[in-house]
Amino acid sequence: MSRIAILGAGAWGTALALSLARQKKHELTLWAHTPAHVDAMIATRENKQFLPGYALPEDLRISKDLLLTAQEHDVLLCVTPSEFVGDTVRAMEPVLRENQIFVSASKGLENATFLRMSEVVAATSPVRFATLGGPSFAKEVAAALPTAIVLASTDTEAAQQLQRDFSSDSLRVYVNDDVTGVELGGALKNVIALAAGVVAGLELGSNAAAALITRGMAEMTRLAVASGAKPETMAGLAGYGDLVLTCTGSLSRNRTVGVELGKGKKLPEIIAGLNGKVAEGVRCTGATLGLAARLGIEMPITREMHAILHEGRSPQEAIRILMTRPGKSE
Ligand SMILES: NC(=O)C1=CN([C@@H]2O[C@H](COP(=O)(O)OP(=O)(O)OC[C@H]3O[C@@H](n4cnc5c(N)ncnc54)[C@H](OP(=O)(O)O)[C@@H]3O)[C@@H](O)[C@H]2O)C=CC1
Ligand SMILES: O=C(CO)COP(=O)(O)O
Repeated sequence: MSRIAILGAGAWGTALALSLARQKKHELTLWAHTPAHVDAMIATRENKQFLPGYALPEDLRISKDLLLTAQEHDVLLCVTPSEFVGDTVRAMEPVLRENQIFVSASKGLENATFLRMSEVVAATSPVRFATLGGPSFAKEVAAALPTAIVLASTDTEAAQQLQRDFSSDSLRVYVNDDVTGVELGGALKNVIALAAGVVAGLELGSNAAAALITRGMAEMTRLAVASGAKPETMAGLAGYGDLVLTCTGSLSRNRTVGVELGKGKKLPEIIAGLNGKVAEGVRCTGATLGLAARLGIEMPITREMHAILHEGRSPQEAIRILMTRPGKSE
């Protein structure tokens, strides 16, 4: 039995809370940022805003008190969008303890600093750190469909405890010690999923989709390895696994944003249609390019995705530029 706080009641935090609650062995609290969202979940025992259709069990506590929630639990599973992780950790700082385990399930980079979530957390807090990645649509985890994820930590004891805590007959948990690889796999695939959506929205066919995934994998791996990740992590669940899921699965928010861009919709209209739901790749594309520039890594697909999102380039022109680059060795 562990005392686990789930910090963030978006689709993913809620799905993880449901998965943990089904085991009936943990003490669980789900914290949400917006007080009205907490009130609505308590009143309806459902997260109608981000994960409708799944009853929240009575023994899952729901809280708007971040400090008390952080104080009362040994494992802090942070599932806010990555842009809010820094603020959330800093707000909890006065009550954090060295023996608590902080698990980051957010998939992104800090916008201005290009930092991974482990680096953001390390800047303020004394906690033990782990990160959770892999191909895992919230809706499918909520529905207890078979899913495999990976938990990475350099703290072997923490990784093994979390593996026991999270594993169930519908959630298979692998562990490794490559925090950088798991974090970058989750963050970088969002950008390539946007591009896969563009290819689908433009109706460019299966050859183009396969090429995009393969060459996307190549540039993700280049940047991750230059950052210190292991190539085998990128070939595993957090890299290749999550890339395939989000580039092909219609549940992907990033891919959906890309499809709409490919069909000619403008970004502000697409974002407005998300109703507060996050597509991390939209922000992360800039931070990825920034990190790549710092490390001298070429990322042509990410470059073009940034141009489509933030520089007014048409999807058709971006594809033309990618297809007419000078010849390369594979
Ligand atoms: N959806 C999925 O299938 C998966 C998502 N992820 C990752 O999980 C993370 C969260 O995504 P997801 O659950 O989909 O989010 P959603 O898009 O479902 O929900 C958005 C969330 O943002 C929160 N939020 C808004 N403003 C703030 C703020 N200022 N401080 C803290 N939280 C805020 C909302 O909280 P509130 O309701 O209180 O306003 C809400 O929980 C992302 O990094 C995503 O990449 C990872 C794997 C799967
Ligand atoms: O990371 C995810 C599944 O593993 C979710 O992807 P999207 O954010 O694109 O929906």
